[in-house]
Amino acid sequence: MTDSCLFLDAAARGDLVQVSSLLALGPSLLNRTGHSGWTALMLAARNGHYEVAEALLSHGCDKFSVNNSSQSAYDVAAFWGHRHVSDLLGRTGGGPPGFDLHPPESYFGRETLNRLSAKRTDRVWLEVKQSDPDTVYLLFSNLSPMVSGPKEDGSTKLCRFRYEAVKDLLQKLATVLVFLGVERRKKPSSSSDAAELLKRCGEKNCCFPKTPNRDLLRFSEDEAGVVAQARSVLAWHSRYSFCPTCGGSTALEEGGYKRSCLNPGCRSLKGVHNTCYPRVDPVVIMLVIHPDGNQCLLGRKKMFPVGMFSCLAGFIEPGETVEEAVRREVEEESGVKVGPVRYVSCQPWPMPSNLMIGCLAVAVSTAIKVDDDEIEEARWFPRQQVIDSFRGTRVTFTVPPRQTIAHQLIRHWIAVNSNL
Ligand SMILES: NC(=O)C1=CN([C@@H]2O[C@H](COP(=O)(O)OP(=O)(O)OC[C@H]3O[C@@H](n4cnc5c(N)ncnc54)[C@H](OP(=O)(O)O)[C@@H]3O)[C@@H](O)[C@H]2O)C=CC1
Ligand SMILES: [Mg+2]
Ligand SMILES: [Mg+2]
Ligand SMILES: [Mg+2]
Ligand SMILES: [Zn+2]
Repeated sequence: MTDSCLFLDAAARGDLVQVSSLLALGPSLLNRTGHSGWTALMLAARNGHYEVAEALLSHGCDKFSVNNSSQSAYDVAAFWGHRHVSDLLGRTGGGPPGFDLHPPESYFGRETLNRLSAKRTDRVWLEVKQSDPDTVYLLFSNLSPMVSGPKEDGSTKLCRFRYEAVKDLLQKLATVLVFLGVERRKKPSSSSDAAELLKRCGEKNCCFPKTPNRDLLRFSEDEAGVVAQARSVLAWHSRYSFCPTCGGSTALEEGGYKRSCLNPGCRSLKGVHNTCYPRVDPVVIMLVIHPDGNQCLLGRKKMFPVGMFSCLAGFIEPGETVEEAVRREVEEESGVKVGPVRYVSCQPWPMPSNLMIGCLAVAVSTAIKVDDDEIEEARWFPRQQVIDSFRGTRVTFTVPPRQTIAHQLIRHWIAVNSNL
């Protein structure tokens, strides 16, 4: 037998002594492959040899390489039920370097403010707060926040104002004032016609960005959470100025979180109704995995930048569960039938007020037939091609930016493992 065969055989049998001594003589054996592209680590994983796997890892073997069936050592251990070994291999992330398994981050999802919703009905408290010198005001025009920047790295920052700088605006009829909350961590301090608002800010390069889909993705995570909350509430005010039930005028209440009808006979004032409060539209967004576990379904809309593919998504309809919405939207848009659905994480998406509910789903059919109205193209992408795209090596398509839950879902799938 060659050294290579001896080494692979020792790993498969769990012979730690022989594995170690062969490695000491020939370190290059570490990532050697044998039949069907199996490495020593995969063979140890196949038979549940924890100590051998541990030793190979400590020598720095490549735990992300895959055999001819595209299985990593992690996949092999998980498939054969060797939990202790798959846990060992998954501990620093089951995926390739840079794809550590962590809860997907949620841009727009960070709660930096304590909303203090109980205070919304306390008019006296709200009034006192309005003129409090510590109170911070953010200005929006046409649903765009006033920002400074972009800086060299492309990031922008919200412009902050004190009461004195905005008190005349607060008297204007057209101004909508929303109480967002109080800052959890106190920070040092640093609406109407856009041009007039811009004059108020001492900082240079201030503007109200015009393209929400791109410009709203340039904030720090902390500021993005505040923008998501503010923009969705303001979008609701801008679209629902009159009572949806009787068409009458409405009055702002509860710190900008309620619009009550001024018509005393209106049905919206009696019983349970949801027209007075800001709306949130649930949307399912899903990464559909091929039954072979090694490909995912991504689609593109005509409006996407050239070469970009993303997860399929769609609004949940009345009377529908998350799972059913996933199955319906995937079949509508791509013709693919979906079986199991698993929730992963969610993201507020303030364009204007969606809650993106992120899921992984397993396909039970693979033929693609796109709905031309919504999708330009949909394809199965092999896992390796997706990894290459993230790494920027051999890029054949692009994924959406990291601030989107679509990006986070795709990343999550790569990190979990290739076989769900
Ligand atoms: N954060 C992220 O990673 C991503 C976010 N998204 C967001 O998800 C949202 C939904 O995705 P999309 O694929 O467009 O959704 P759908 O597949 O459901 O298709 C959109 C269509 O649904 C209709 N529609 C609009 N609002 C509603 C509603 N409240 N209930 C039912 N149907 C509605 C619209 O019709 P009509 O035009 O006739 O009014 C629109 O043409 C979008 O706002 C998009 O910005 C999407 C992908 C990624
Ligand atoms: Mg759809
Ligand atoms: Mg859609
Ligand atoms: Mg739809
Ligand atoms: Zn009414």
